[in-house]
Amino acid sequence: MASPHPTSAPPVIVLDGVTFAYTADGPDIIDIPAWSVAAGEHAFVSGASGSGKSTLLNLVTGTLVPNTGTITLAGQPFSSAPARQRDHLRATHIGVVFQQFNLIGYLTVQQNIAAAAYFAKNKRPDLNQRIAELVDALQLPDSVLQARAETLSVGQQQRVAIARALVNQPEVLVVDEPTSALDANARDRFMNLLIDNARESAVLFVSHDTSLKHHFESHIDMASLNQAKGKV
Ligand SMILES: Nc1ncnc2c1ncn2[C@@H]1O[C@H](COP(=O)(O)OP(=O)(O)OP(=O)(O)O)[C@@H](O)[C@H]1O
Repeated sequence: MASPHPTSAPPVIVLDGVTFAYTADGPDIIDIPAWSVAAGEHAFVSGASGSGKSTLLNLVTGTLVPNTGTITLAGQPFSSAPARQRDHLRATHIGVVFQQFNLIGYLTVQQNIAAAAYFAKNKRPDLNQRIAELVDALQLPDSVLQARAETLSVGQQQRVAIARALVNQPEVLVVDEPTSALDANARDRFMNLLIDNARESAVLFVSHDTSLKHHFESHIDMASLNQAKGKV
């Protein structure tokens, strides 16, 4: 597939000499000498169970910090920043779709999406319109906006999770294997909606399912990315 984003685009995520172990005397689970994702690049990272995909995403989103090395986000020191600043950088630059979606069940769809804007201090005056447009673009009926998230189907919740992740127009969209519960048709529909609606963002998508790689401009397997010996 032709890349809409020239490789000369500046990197938006840079890992430099990153190692990570869960315990002081435990083995390194991550050892990535050098890796970057360019602005607007849609990157797919595949890997078997236990190869460190979730650990990598937790490092990239700043919920874990490396033992050695640095992670830079949108040109700013990220892994070395104090926790509060990391929280702010994450909220403003990164949208996240996790396996379990992490929607707040008793809040409405509108409130769930607006909460992501609130945490990013996104005060755009047309926020409600942006939310309605996203919901529409993700092929959800307007009526879901006032429905409690827990009353939606799994497929609808997935699309709400994408809307929430994109509401702040993040430079980076991080997606952790959200398709494992879907059949092949639903998986393709989900991927097409995700990719179509994330044209302005870099996407870092991890999955064990290599059949998804045709949706992406670049693909790397954890086996070649991650030099750690402690991975399963
Ligand atoms: N909190 C933790 N404490 C200690 N070890 C952990 C912890 N979380 C993960 N690990 C170990 O780190 C390694 C990588 O796990 P990780 O969850 O990152 O892999 P993964 O590729 O995402 O796996 P899966 O596809 O099964 O979700 C595994 O050996 C796992 O046992």
